[in-house]
Amino acid sequence: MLLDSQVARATVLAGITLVTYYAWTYMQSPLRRIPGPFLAIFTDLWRLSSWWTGRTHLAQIELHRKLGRAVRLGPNMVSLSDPTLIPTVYSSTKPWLKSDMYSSNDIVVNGVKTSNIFATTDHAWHTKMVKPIRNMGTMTKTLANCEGAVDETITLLCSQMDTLAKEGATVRMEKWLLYFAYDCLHKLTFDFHRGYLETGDDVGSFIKDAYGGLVYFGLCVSMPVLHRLLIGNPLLKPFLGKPPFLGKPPFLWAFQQAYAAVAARKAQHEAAGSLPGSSDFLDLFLAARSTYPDIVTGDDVVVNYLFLNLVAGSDTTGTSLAVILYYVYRDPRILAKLRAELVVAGYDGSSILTYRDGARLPYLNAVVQEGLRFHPPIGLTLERVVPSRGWQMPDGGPMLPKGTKVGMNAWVSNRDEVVFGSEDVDAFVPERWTKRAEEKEEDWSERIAQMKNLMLTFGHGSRVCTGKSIAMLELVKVVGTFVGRYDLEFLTPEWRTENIWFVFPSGFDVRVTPREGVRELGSPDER
Ligand code: HEM
Repeated sequence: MLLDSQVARATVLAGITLVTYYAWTYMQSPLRRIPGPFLAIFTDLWRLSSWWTGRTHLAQIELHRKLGRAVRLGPNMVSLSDPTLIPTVYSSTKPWLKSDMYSSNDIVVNGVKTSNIFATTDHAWHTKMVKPIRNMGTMTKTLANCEGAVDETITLLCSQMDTLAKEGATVRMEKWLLYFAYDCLHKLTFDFHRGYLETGDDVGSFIKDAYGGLVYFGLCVSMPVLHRLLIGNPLLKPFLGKPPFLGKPPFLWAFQQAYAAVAARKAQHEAAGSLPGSSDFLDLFLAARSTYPDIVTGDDVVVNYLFLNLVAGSDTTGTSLAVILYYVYRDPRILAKLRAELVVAGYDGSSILTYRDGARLPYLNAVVQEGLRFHPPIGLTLERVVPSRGWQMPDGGPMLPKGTKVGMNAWVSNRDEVVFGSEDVDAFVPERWTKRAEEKEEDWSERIAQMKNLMLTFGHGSRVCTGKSIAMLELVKVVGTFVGRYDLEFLTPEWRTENIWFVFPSGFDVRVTPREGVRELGSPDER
C-alpha cells in the first residue's frame, strides 16, 4: 500500500516536472511565434512519424501552403520555403555550417569514426579537403574518355533494352536506370562496369546495402538523437559491425570497395612501372597526391573521395533519369515535341546523342531541368545552423539565435510560384524553361539563370554538389538517346514513390519497342 502511494506520488511529480519543463521551454523559445505541428514544439517526433510514412516531402509542401513561408518542424528547427533565401542559408561566402543531422553519415570502420566531405560539419576541414575535387566537372575535361565511358554504358543499356524488346518482357524501368547509373559511375571511377547492366541484377547486393544505409541516414536525419543512441553511441562502439548485433555499419560496403580498388590499382601501377594518369577518377585522385601533397596525404583521403562517388552519384542520377523519362513518356504532347526537336537537329536514334549536340537543344534541356525541379532526388530538409551573429528572419519574423537549425526541402522551394512561374508548379511543364513568345532573348536568359540559381536540387553555395556536371552529362545523353530510340507502353496506371532520404520511384513497368527505322547501336550503318 505504502509502495503504491509512493509510486503514484513519484509518477505525478514526474508528470508535473515534464509539463513544467515543456511549458517553460515553449515560453522561452524564440521559435514560439513560428507556426508548426503541435508535436514539433516539443520533440522531433513529428518529423520521425512523417518520415515513417515515406511522404515527408508531400507533407512539408502541404504544411508550408497552409502555414506560410516559415514552419517549425522541431523544438529547434525551422523549415523555410522561400527560394530567395537560398543564397543566405546556403551561402558560398559566409557559409552556415551543416547541422548534426549529417553526422549519421559518418562511417564507423573497425570501430573508428571517419567523416567525409559531404557529411562534415567542420568548415575548415571541408574547405581544405574539397579543393582537389571541387571542380569535378573541370577535372572531367582531363578525363579524355569521360563521354566515352558514358557512351559505353549507354550501349550496354540499349543492348539490354533491345533484347528485352525482342522478348516482349515487362521492363522495370526504374531498376534498369539505377543499374545504368551505378555501372556508369563505376566505369567513370574505376574504368570497369561492375556488371549491373550485363546481369540485370544487383551484383554483390551493393544497391541493397546502399538502400539500407540510406534508411538509417533518413531515420537519423529525422531525429538526430537516434544516431547518438545507436551507431553513434560510444558504448556500442566495440560491437559495431559484428553481426548479429547491429549487422554491417551503413555504407561500409562503399569503403571496402574503395580500399580494395586503391590497393589493386597501386599494385597494377607498381607492376607496370607506371604513374597514375587520367584514365578514371581513381587515377585522378591518386595523381592528386602529387598535385596536392598537403591535402591528399595518403590512401585514406583517396578512399574518402572514392567513397562519395560510390554513395552520392548513382541513386541520385538513376532517380532523375527515371523521373524525366517517366514524365516525358506519360505525356504524348511532350514526347512528340521532344522528338520533333531531335529530328530537326538531325538525330534519328541510331547512334548515341553526343553531349555537344544534346546541350544545344532547348527542349531537351527543358525536360531535364523540369525533371530536376519537379522531383528532386533528395526529399528531406538540407539543414544548416544559424551562425553566431544570429539571423533576423524576413517579413517581421523573429530573430533566430545562434544554433537554431534552419533549412529547406528542395521539394518545397522548387515549387515556389514567384520564382518558378505561373505555369502550374505542381505539374511537369518543361515550357517554364523555354522562351515565351513575347519574351526578349535577354529576359529569357535572365529568367532561366534565376531559376537555375534558386533551384535547390543540387544544393547551393559552398556545399553544392561536386558531381553536377557529370550528372548533367548523363541525363542529357541518356534522355535524348532513349527518346530517339524507343517507344514505351505503360503497364501500370501510375507509379509510387517512397521518401527515405532519396525519393525513390517504383512501378515504372513498361514494354519497350525500338522505333521504326532505328538501327541497333554499333551496327555498321551507325552514323
Ligand atoms: C541528379 C544527380 C545528383 C543530384 C540531384 C545531387 C544532389 C546533391 C545535393 C543536393 C548535394 C548537397 C547536399 C547538402 O547540401 O547537404 C550534393 C552533394 C554532393 N554530391 Fe551530388 N547529386 C547528384 C549527382 C552526383 C554525382 C554524379 C556525384 C559524383 C560523381 C555527386 C557527388 C556529390 C558530392 C561529393 C557531394 C558533397 C559536396 C560537398 O559537401 O562539398 N553527386 N549532391
